[in-house]
Amino acid sequence: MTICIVGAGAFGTALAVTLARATPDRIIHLWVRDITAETTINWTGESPRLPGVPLPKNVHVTSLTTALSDADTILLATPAQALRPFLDKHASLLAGRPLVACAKGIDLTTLEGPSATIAAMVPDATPAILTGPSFAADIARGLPTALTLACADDAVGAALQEQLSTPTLRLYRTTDLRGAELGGALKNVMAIACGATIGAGFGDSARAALMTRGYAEMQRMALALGAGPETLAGLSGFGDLVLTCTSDLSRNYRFGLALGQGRAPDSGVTVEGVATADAAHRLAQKLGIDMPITAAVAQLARGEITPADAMQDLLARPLKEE
Ligand SMILES: NC(=O)C1=CN([C@@H]2O[C@H](COP(=O)(O)OP(=O)(O)OC[C@H]3O[C@@H](n4cnc5c(N)ncnc54)[C@H](OP(=O)(O)O)[C@@H]3O)[C@@H](O)[C@H]2O)C=CC1
Ligand SMILES: O=C(CO)COP(=O)(O)O
Repeated sequence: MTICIVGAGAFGTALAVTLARATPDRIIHLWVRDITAETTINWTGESPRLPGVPLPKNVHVTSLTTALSDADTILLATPAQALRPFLDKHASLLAGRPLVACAKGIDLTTLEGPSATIAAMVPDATPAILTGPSFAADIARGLPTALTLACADDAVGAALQEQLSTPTLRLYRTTDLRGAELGGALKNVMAIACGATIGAGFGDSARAALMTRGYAEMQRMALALGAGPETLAGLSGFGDLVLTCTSDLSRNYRFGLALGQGRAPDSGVTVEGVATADAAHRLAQKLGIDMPITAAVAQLARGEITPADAMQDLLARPLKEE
């Protein structure tokens, strides 16, 4: 079984490292989009997006498209908004195989998640999702981690679960693609809200309220889109919400923290929740779903309101049943 990981960012590199360590006699292909990136990583022996993590010898960094066409399984570890352009460009090389999306987000143009994007762009591939609570640095350090592998075809899902689990990375399986990907996408929006709350000095009680009411929003949207009710309670939803809303290691949380503190956020890092807040807000309006925290984060990220305004608006909403 040949595995190719697309994108030598933090997550793609961490996955390559853990898979390569687990199977030292097998080459793991790490695909980058240009020769400059290939040369840089091969020269330094590490990805600039995951500094300090030397690549094992059996990670093969390449920009050759034969790595895509020859792979049995392809993991797509680009940011969510880059997934559709990548598939559009390379669809003919990717047909007929499991395509495992690792991105957490909703496409701004189509308002679809990664699994529907794969189905639309490469119709005869088998879409799967790898998601859940895990920082790339933790995976790369070999710290214990548990993720969700979602695939509508349970036999393919079981094979992927075997293939992608390592001694430190334990995969659980579900057939609920929609629920798994929505949990991963929407928790980033809530992490921005929580970061802003802590940054603005509103306190841990306010964060707990946002996490809980944010979870209610996540469930509302996931159920409206056909997800199973139990999926959001698992690693891909609740698990990742807890991690991302409480850790300084999260880029989404740190983005919110900066906004809350009145600082400019770091512009050089991937913050999926910004685009996803916008996409989820528009999707909620289209479907008639009440998602006030998501709406507030969309406005906050666009600089239209302050964290204090956002909190005031949330507190002033009509009282209701839980
Ligand atoms: N980092 C983490 O801890 C985790 C991240 N994820 C998810 O994984 C996804 C990727 O995140 P992460 O790895 O951290 O992001 P990074 O910003 O670290 O890396 C993104 C990578 O994608 C590459 N890329 C961008 N566009 C394309 C394209 N069109 N074709 C090929 N490659 C492309 C970039 O290449 P270039 O350098 O050339 O721009 C870069 O190497 C996100 O959706 C994130 O939410 C999930 C779990 C954990
Ligand atoms: O998805 C993640 C943890 O599960 C990584 O979170 P950030 O993208 O916010 O860093």
